[in-house]
Amino acid sequence: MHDGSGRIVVQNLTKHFGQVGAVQNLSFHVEPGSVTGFLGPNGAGKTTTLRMLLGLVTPTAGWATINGQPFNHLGNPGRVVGAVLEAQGFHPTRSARNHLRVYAAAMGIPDQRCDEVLHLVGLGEAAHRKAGGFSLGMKQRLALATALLGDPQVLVLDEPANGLDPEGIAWLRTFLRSFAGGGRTVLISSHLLAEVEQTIDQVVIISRGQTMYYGMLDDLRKSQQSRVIAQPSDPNKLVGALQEAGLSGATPTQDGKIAIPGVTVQQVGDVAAKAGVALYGVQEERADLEELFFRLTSGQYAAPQNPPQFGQLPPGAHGTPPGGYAAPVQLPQGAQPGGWNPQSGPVPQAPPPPQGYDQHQGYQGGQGGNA
Ligand SMILES: Nc1ncnc2c1ncn2[C@@H]1O[C@H](COP(=O)(O)OP(=O)(O)OP(=O)(O)O)[C@@H](O)[C@H]1O
Repeated sequence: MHDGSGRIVVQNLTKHFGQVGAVQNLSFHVEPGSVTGFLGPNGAGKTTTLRMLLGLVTPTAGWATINGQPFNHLGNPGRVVGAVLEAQGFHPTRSARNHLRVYAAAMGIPDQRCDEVLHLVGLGEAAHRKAGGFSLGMKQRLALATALLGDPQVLVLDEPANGLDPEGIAWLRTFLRSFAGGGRTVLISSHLLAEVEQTIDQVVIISRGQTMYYGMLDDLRKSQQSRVIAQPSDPNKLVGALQEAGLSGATPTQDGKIAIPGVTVQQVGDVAAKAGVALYGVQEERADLEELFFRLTSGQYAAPQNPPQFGQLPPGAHGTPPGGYAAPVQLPQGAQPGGWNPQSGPVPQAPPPPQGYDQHQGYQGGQGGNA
């Protein structure tokens, strides 16, 4: 029925709604044992991609599989994939426990599992309360409980932190990390990097339906070249000494200090000491990850004809581009998610579409029932 891998593969996925190119040639893998963040600003195409992954929208081109199968071929999908696209749709007068019982019955799951998942998401005490009176954060938790009913191997969550307070976000982080730590697969979307930064290992950043970065979050972090800001007694003398030491690129800052890219505090201190220049202050500065995310995805509404290239980053940006950031689809240097070889070109070798798949008519025939 499926290969049991818990792997998500999205390959050249494309969706047009009339003139709107919602998703354009998107490719990425999500491996078990990791949490992948699917990030982009409002309207970037995140939900459309997740809906295609979950068989709710037919792609214009490309395909997506879970466990090696299109969602609609996954026999009893609720036992493979737990998905939350919207934390809505609860019957307002039905208690949390009864809401879950309806789904459990449909999936052939014993009632006892309902209380288990309510405890898992921290709603044990609210089991008897009506869902209509729940806060947004509680609804998120109840939606997650519903997704967990079938003890799935894969979790797909659209904006799961939406509506959660800081404590709720911290709880979600711990929960998802431990879920993935047990060898399961987690794909979560968000329009805020800061919200999921501490939760995710891998990241797919999209803007206007196209990949802007795909790789490990750590690689994105490391790719931002740091600079050292120094306040010397004699700036000219220090800049000269740095040049002599082969450390070029120093520029004055607006407040009378100098900024030296790609060096360590120790290197600057050593050069200054040797040159007899006093340092009244020296510190390393690294571009903020959120700022880089903003730069990668800005222009969504300014609508340039082509996605931004690094050379077009706004002035003042001192971070260097991550190796893989070259839109539309290119892997970051050193990032090899899903066995992709970053040296092999911008788009990974496309495996053949899953059996029974017709690009224009969707999935035809094949085994397994629909959800
Ligand atoms: N059913 C639809 N019909 C027409 N256009 C659609 C439809 N669904 C989505 N779109 C358009 O596709 C684009 C991507 O929308 P999508 O909801 O996937 O983005 P998103 O990244 O999930 O945004 P958000 O963070 O705001 O939820 C948007 O321009 C949206 O207006």
